[in-house]
Amino acid sequence: MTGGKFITFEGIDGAGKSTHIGFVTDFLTSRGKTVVSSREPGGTALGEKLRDLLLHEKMHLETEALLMFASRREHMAQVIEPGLARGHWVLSDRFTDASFAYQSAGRGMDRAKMEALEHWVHPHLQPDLTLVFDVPVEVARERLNATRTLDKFEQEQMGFFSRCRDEYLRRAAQFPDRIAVIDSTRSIEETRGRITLALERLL
Ligand SMILES: Nc1ncnc2c1ncn2[C@@H]1O[C@H](COP(=O)(O)OP(=O)(O)O)[C@@H](O)[C@H]1O
Ligand SMILES: Cc1cn([C@H]2C[C@H](O)[C@@H](COP(=O)(O)OP(=O)(O)O)O2)c(=O)[nH]c1=O
Repeated sequence: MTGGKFITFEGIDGAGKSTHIGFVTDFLTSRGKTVVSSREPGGTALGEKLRDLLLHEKMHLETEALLMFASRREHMAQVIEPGLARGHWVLSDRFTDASFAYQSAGRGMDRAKMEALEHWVHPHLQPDLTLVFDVPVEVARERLNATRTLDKFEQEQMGFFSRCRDEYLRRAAQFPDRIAVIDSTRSIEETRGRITLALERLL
């Protein structure tokens, strides 16, 4: 069996990406695809332990980046690569674009070091499609405050998220064939319409 694709979901916290993963799963399943839905940091037993540390412990910014990539390496070995080899469609709630947005742009980690990590951990693998859910930071903050107790990242200041958002948009301009920016200020229904258009290009 061939033809699996790797799709990643990105955006600042509260942009609405988790809201749409179930929809994408149902859409692809209705088109006869076998879908594996996962997330980073996490997606494996070890990765979920790393996620717990990453979301709740203070640490040096390079430690944070290294643990993100440790989780990613395990995720690739256990979930992403075996899934694609079986012809499955692998969905990941975040991947390396998040490291560039949060650890490099947000926290200020040297971009060349981040590129070195990317080339080391996945020199050949890139998502077939990345959906960046885009909203102004104020909208994301309001959505977050309305729904949940905030973790370490979600407690960051507006300036941090503004840098993350700018980096996502910069990368979307740099990799226009891979990254689709989805205006997530629209209603959930309208947003689904935009997602469907992006997915249909892969089918
Ligand atoms: N298009 C939208 N319009 C209004 N509210 C939305 C929209 N998309 C998501 N939300 C709401 O915003 C909150 C954060 O969404 P979520 O998907 O958890 O964000 P993320 O996964 O990007 O952090 C949720 O309460 C969700 O219902
Ligand atoms: C994958 C990844 C995530 N993160 C951060 C972004 C998020 O704030 C956090 C967890 O991501 P996320 O799954 O979006 O959490 P939730 O859906 O519960 O809001 O991890 C990084 O800083 N770098 C990374 O490389």
